[in-house]
This record gives sequence, structure tokens and C-alpha cells, in this order.
Amino acid sequence: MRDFPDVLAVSPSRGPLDAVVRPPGSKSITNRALLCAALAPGTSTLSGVLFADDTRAMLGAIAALGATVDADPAAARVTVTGIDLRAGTSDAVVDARQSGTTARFVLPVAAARPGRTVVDGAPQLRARPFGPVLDALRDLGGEVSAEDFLPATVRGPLPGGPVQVSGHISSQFLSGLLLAGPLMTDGLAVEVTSPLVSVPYVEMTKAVMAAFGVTVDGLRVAPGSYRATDYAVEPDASAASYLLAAAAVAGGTVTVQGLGTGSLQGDVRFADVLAEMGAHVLRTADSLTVSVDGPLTGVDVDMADISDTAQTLAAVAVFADSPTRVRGIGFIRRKETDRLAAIVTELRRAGIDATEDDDGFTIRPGQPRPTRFATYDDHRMAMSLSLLGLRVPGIEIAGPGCVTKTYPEFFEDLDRLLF
Ligand SMILES: O=C(O)C1=C[C@@H](OP(=O)(O)O)[C@@H](O)[C@H](O)C1
Ligand SMILES: C=C(OP(=O)(O)O)C(=O)O
Repeated sequence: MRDFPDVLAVSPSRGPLDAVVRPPGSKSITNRALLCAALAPGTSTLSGVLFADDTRAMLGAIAALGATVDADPAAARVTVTGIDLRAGTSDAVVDARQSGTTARFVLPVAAARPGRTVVDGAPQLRARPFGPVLDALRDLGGEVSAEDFLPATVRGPLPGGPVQVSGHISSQFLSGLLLAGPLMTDGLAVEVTSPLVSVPYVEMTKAVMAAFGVTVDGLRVAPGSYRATDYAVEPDASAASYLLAAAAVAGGTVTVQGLGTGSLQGDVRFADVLAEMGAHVLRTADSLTVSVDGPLTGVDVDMADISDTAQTLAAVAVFADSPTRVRGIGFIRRKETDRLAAIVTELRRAGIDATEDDDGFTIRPGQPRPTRFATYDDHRMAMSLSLLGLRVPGIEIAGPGCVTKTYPEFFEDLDRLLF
């Protein structure tokens, strides 16, 4: 485990960047692949795996459910021997820590086991919504102890069938149900009853399930089994947003390796937003490059599909030559923190004219003053606000250790961009 100081001072860049980087594996793909591997009888080897708090949560969860896990963090590799969970009658306890994906994907899978499973998490996760997935599991025939929040105890088996779930709070409820679909006696047919946010993550769910031998037809899944396979996880595109944004803030060029044109991650589209602001973007089969050689222009953009990069954009917007308005992301008030309030509060602390809107925020460019930023135990606050320090001396990040949720090496990688 890394040691983090209570407060971290960000080093300003000494000129335009010229860097090639490979961020760690995708959190979202790692957690899907780990769960699919745990449900696939036989042995699967996953490479490019992210080792961070959120994926340690999933590793712990699949072990608690009966999979055998052999992890090699130095090689970014995990070997999983999966089981047919429908035979799992023992009681299990899952600690999802701060990980939304772990809790919301594991609940439906655990609810398909005849044994009883308690799913709980850290106080931050206990404050986040779970009602839509808990209601759906009850409607599908499971025993469910809780209404809206963790901890929840679930017990199957799950008969399955048609079910409704809302889409406007989180796509993770839908992804979790789909992942558990093959374990349900009658399979699953989901109807989404409100506008779906974070849509690319549902496509990612289907793609990873397909790699493990399960087909999702629309939002229908037939009963069946996952198939063990070897799987290579892409680098994390949300993590890459900070590295690409560094080129936007400091000028110069950053190339992210491993995020090519075939990426499963919607967050690669963050580069398109930078392109709209005036950055040059080059995509190849295996890389994504952003170059910036002058001031960027503000944008008016809906980020409902790529909301994990909204705070990154807020940091870039500070240095643009006109205001930026981000829309469509009211739901990020219910993530690790109220992200709309948090980013606006912190930018204002630095003297920037930022305002909160119902569904997003507006940033008017300015010169930030030296500031110690609060991070609200939100990794994306810490990583986004660090970007200001590339351009402004005297930027400090309080509680930088929160980056361990998805990107433990973030500050080392940021420093590496500068040399
Ligand atoms: O399915 C996933 O892997 C994720 C979906 C998104 O959440 P919501 O669907 O709650 O927006 C995203 O913010 C989160 O970091 C990861
Ligand atoms: C919202 C996030 O994570 P999760 O919902 O998986 O906890 C995130 O990583 O920004």
C-alpha cells in the first residue's frame, strides 16, 4: 500500500508536455471481467487488471461467493477459478468498500444463490442509492431485506422473468441485472422506465458478457452459463482523461497507449470534447493522442454518457477563453459526493466564477489563486483539481489518498508527464 501525505503540493509544469503514458487497467472492465470469470466454471486468466480499492472490493466479493482467486498485482494479472453459483447454499458476507460497481453488480448475482448474502460497504457507499436494484430483485422473486440503502441481505434462487428498473439514477442497476441474467431460472427481460444515464457502460456490460460466452439480446438474457476465457483489460479511459487534460492545461502533447479506436469505454469520448474546444486529437488502433498549441474555447456539452470526466472538463474550462456549460449530469450528485456542489465550491475557493445548475455547472475562465483544495473523499475531485497545479504554483490537494479508489499511482503518473 502507498503512503499518502495529508496534503500534497502539485508541481507546476515547466513547459509544454511531450509524453506517452499507459494508465492502469479499466476499473469498469476489471470488475465486470472478474465477476464473469467467477461465474464461469473453469479457469480464466485476466491481464491488464486494475489493482485499486474498487477492484480489491470485487476480488473480495467473488472470493466470498466461492470463486478461487490467485492475484499477481505486480504482473497486473488475476487467475480466477469460477463456480456455478446456483449451487451456492452457504451464507456469505461481501464488503463492497466504496465501490458502486461491486455492490450493484454483486447484489443481483448474490440474489440468485440459494444461500444468504449480506452486502455492505463503507459509510460513503451506504449513503448512495440502491432502491432500484433492490426493488427489481424483489420483483424477480428474490428475498431482499432492505429498501433503499446498504446493508442488504439477499437470498435466491431467482425465478427471473420480466422486470422494470429506472435508468436516471445509475446505469449500474441495469448492468448488475444483466450480469445476473443467465443465473435466473427463466432468464431475464428488463424494461428501463426512465431515461438511461451512462449508456456506454451498458454496452460495455454486454461486450464483456459476450467475451465470457453470454449473449444479451436487447435487454433480454436467456438462462445459461458463463464460459471461462482469458481476457485482456484495456487501460482506464476515465483515468486517461486526467492525462489528456494535462496537455490541455499545460499545452503540448500526451499520448495514451492502449486506448485505441476499438475501445469499449465511452469515456474515450472525452477527447472529442477537447477537440470541440480546439485540441488536436489523433486516434490509432492502439492509442489516443491530444495536442494543444494555444488557448482552448469553452463548450456547451451534455456529459450524461461520460459523467466521470465532467470534473476533468471543469478543470480544463478554467483556462479556456470563453465559458463552459456542462449539462445532463444532475445524477452525479449521488456519486462519491455531490460532485456538482463539490467542484463548484472548490473552484470558487480558488477565485473562479463557477455556478451550479440543476443538471450541471457553468465555469467562467479566470486566473486561479494558490489554493488548498478539499477533495470530499472523491478520487475524481483530487485528480481533476490537481490539473490546476500544472499551471498555477501553490495548488495543494488535501486528502490525496482518495485516489486509491481507482488510480493509486495517479500522482506518480502526473509527475512523470512533466519530465
Ligand atoms: O458501470 C460502470 O462501470 C460505471 C458506471 C457509471 O456509473 P453510473 O451508471 O452510476 O453513472 C460510472 O460513473 C462508474 O464510475 C462506473
Ligand atoms: C462513480 C464512480 O464509481 P462507482 O460508482 O463505481 O463507485 C467513479 O469511479 O467515479
